[in-house]
Amino acid sequence: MSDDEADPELLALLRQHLQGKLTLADDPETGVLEGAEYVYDNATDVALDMRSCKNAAAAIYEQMQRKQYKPAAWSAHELHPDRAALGEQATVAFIFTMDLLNFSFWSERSEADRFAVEYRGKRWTGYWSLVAALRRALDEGIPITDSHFWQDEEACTLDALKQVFRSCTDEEMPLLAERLACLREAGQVLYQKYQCNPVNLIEAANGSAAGLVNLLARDFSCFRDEHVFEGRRKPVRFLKRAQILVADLWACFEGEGYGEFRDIDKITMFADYRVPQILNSMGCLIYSPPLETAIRAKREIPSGGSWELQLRACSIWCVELIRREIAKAHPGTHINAILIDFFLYDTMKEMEAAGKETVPHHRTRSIWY
Ligand SMILES: Nc1nc2c(c(CN[C@H]3C=C[C@H](O)[C@@H]3O)cn2[C@@H]2O[C@H](COP(=O)(O)O)[C@@H](O)[C@H]2O)c(=O)[nH]1
Repeated sequence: MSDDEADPELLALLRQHLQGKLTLADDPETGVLEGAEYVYDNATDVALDMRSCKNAAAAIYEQMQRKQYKPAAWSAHELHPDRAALGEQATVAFIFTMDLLNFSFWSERSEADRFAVEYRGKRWTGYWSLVAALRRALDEGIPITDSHFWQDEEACTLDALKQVFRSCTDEEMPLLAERLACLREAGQVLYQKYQCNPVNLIEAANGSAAGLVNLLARDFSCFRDEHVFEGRRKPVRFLKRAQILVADLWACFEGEGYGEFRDIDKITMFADYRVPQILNSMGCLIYSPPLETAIRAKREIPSGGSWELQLRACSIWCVELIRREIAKAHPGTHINAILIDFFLYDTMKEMEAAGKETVPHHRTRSIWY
């Protein structure tokens, strides 16, 4: 090749870079896994049982294969938005709103008296009460997924939110004032930095899942789910709602369009209150006697305290070990932490519906999960 002919490989790389498909700089890291491993290595009240993790990996793999578990399962849920009917940008707005508010649904009331949303002739509780209430609000002409509405202090009031999330029992949805604050902040930030449209947030991440998680944590305090563990200078990052937002986009759009992320496998398990519960029931996550006593007694466990951070971090690390076990036993299968997590959450909900909850989930009230 003569000197003045550029190397075709280099040309291809530069073309991809110009098309935004390739950042010559390495993709960013979220730091979630690093923090989870640190807490796991220093945890005294939560441990992992390796034999149970190996057994869980085999059982999870087998059931996921049998159920053909894949991203498209997300849209199969009757309440999740149908992106063809709703439209792509409206679906992004729905998922953004949903994961802005995707936290703390648990109740100490009985199944009959707990907060519940009636929609399409069914009674929805927990996470599904959130999705049902958003769907119902849109059906009623309330622009609950529009960031302009969130900033309109005349229209979007606490009473308006009480109406959107009205219950068919006399228990209100928990943390309503905090949910309003999340909407207000998100509306403000979208106005200031993303032309009022969460689609621009996705574009700004330039195809990187970790990049989008980091943008959410940088620009929105209500997504900045990070905490100091026992005085460690560097906060431990869980970023649960930021991560599940990316995962919901990826699953809903089946890895294409607004769901296309080249580094999607960097997303970890989402440190909530359900997956730790099923990991414990499978023998993977083990609690110290005082922690086990507190959880069984349904005592509130403070947000940001050592017990809670150990529960959340060891769950993330546990799912990572299960993921590695599956990858080792079945090279080439594309099972990432997202699919394992989604599967475990759905399985835990099936166990709950069948009355098979042996040990309760831990009770922490916060906006983080
Ligand atoms: N780790 C993890 N946490 C998840 C979910 C989901 C729902 N994801 C749907 C999307 C795809 C999946 O197939 C699911 O169908 C909600 N949560 C969290 O759980 C809690 C709600 O519990 P309960 O009150 O009992 O409904 C609350 O912190 C909520 O943020 C998940 O998938 N993983």
